Amino acid sequence: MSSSAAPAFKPFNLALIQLGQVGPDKAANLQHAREMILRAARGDGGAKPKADLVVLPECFNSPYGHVHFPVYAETIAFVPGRPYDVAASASKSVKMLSAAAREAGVWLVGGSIPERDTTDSKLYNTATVYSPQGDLVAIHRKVHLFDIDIPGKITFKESETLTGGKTINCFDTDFARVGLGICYDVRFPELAMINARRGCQVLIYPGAFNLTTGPLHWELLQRARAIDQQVYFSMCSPARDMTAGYHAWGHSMVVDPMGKVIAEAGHEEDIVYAHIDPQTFHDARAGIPVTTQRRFDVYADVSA
Ligand SMILES: O=C(O)CCC(=O)C(=O)O
Repeated sequence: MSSSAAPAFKPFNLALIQLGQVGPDKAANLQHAREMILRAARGDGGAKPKADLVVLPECFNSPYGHVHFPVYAETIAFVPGRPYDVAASASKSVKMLSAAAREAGVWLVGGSIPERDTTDSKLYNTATVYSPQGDLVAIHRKVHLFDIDIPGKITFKESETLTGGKTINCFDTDFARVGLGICYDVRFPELAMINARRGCQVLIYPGAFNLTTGPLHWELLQRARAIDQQVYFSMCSPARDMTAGYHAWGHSMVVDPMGKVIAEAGHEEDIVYAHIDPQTFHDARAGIPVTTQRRFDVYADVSA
C-alpha cells in the first residue's frame, strides 16, 4: 500500500481476458493464460490498441471451489512490505505471470490463485500484480470470503478452506494508482472507499460471479462502486463453462466514473478492451463534487 501522492492520471488502454478452458490441468491453464496475455498485450494482433494493463480472472489456474484450493495452492515468497521475490517463489503461476508480463511489456493483474502461506500454511485467494519488467509489485489476498447460502440456488463456503486477507492493497503504474479487490470484496463499499481515498483512480477486481447473483448484482455493484467513489471500476471473470463444477457469469466489464459501462464481454472466452480517459474522471468529480462534500462531522471517516 502506497502512502505517497498518487501518480498523475494519464490515458491508458486496459484489456480484460475473460479466460476460457480453465480445467483440472494446471499446466494447460497456465499455458493458455500465457498465450492470451500475449494476445491481449498486442491488441489482438493489431485489431485493437496495444494494452498497457492486462487483467486475468479470479482463480485462473484452478477449477473454482473450496475443495480445489488446497490441491492447487502454491507458495509465494511473501514478505509483508516489498519487494516480493519471484525467483524465490515456488509458485509456477507466479513465474509464468512474471515472464509473460516481461515478454509482453505490460502491467499485469494476474487474476487470482489459491495461495498457501509459507509460514503457517493457511490458504488464501490471492491476486498478484507485475510490472512490465516482470517484477511482482503487489499482492492482494481476498479480504471478504465468499460464504453465501441462497436455498435452492447456490451455497458456497470459501471459509471451509480459505482465510481472509487482512490488508488493503493498491499499486502505482506510470499512468494511475490502481486499487485491488477480489470478487465478493465488491460488496463491501468500505474497501473501495479506502482505496479511492488513498488516491486510486482505477479499481480492478478479478471476479467470478455465478448464474444466480450475476444477472442481478454483477453490473449493479460495479456501477455502484464506480459512482460512489467516482473511479473507473472493472471486474474480470472467467468465461462460462457449463461442464465445470462452477458456472461463472462472465460479462467482464469496465465502468467509467459516471457509472457508464464502456466495455463488456458476453459469456464466452473473449478479450475486452477499454480506453481509460482521465478527463471523464476529472469531469465527474468536478461536476458532482461528492469527494469534497463529505460530512465527517456527522459520520466517521472510514478511511481515516
Ligand atoms: O458476491 C457474489 O454474488 C459472488 C461472489 C463470488 O463469486 C466470489 O467471491 O468468488
